[in-house]
Amino acid sequence: MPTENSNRAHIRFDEVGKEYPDGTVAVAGLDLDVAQHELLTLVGPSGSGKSTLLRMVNRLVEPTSGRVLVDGDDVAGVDEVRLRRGMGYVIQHVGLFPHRTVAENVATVPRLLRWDRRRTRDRVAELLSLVHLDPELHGPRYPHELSGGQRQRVGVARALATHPAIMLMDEPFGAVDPEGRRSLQTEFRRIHDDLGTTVLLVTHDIDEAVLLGDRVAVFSQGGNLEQLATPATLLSRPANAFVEGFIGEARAIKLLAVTELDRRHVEPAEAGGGPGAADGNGNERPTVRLGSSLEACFSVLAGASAGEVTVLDDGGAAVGRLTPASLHAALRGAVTANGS
Ligand SMILES: Nc1ncnc2c1ncn2[C@@H]1O[C@H](COP(=O)(O)OP(=O)(O)OP(=O)(O)O)[C@@H](O)[C@H]1O
Repeated sequence: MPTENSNRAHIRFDEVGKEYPDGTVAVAGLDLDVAQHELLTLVGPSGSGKSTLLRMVNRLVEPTSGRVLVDGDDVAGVDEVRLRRGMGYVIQHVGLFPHRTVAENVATVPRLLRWDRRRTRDRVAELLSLVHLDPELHGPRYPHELSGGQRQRVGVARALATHPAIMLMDEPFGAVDPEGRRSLQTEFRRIHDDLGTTVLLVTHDIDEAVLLGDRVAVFSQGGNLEQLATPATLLSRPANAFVEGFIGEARAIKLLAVTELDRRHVEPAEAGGGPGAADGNGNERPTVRLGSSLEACFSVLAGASAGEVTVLDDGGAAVGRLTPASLHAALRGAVTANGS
């Protein structure tokens, strides 16, 4: 089982099923592996069993068939309290304690684990900074003195307090307004990349699923797994009509956000077209880096008066240029990729 400091975990659903006492089948014979450090998003319409699946990992719900394994051990054999302390759990209405300050809320589990005062205080300050809250300013406040988005950040900080190996997140950004949600999503993705936690994140929002997930699992009613794939594969090769319908329109737009610019998309530079080269009006030509999303490239290109931008590698050296035609070719390539 994960211990406090092992921030790597592997989750396996082994023929897992859940039928509630009234006969509702929420999850049906599911086989699914979540790799260490993976951020797997679970997406599907209301009632497709996503929350049930998540709650089987921390034993808020027990499967009626099959097993859930964490690092090879069946969670059914693990003490529930110990199991839950090793996992962060974030839900839509974050459930902060209203009469405790932000700092006290974040310190909840460290206190249960009897960390000493100094270690707890340092960790709380570190976590609040990580989620872009000011420990001095926000730490002493009460939850009702924060915005909805800030409260959600506190929820994420609290769930991360003891370096959990696994984070279970059920619509974690659902209650946040669309603008705040996008910045929370971006920050959470960065936090995940830094911490290496294994994350299962439930959402009904396909945009959130493809933006955040290393892979996306799409479920239909009855808890059937319709497709499990990387975002680019899901968007370019939906497995069936259900997935295609769920992804909806504007597939190409979504693909822009999840496809990175690579060397194949870059046209050779013209003589004198390196970084700092001027366009026809004497302005410096904008640049993008290899590895940027095509969406980011698109916005830079849209603002480039010369109609093209210079592409730089990781070291900042110019490797060529991106034009509307080459961006279009990159997008077309992503749409028609064979999904392998
Ligand atoms: N305690 C319960 N008793 C009976 N049926 C339940 C219970 N909890 C959930 N269900 C049913 O199981 C199915 C799956 O529910 P679940 O909450 O897992 O779906 P979901 O995909 O997370 O939905 P949502 O996006 O609306 O939260 C639904 O039909 C739901 O009504």
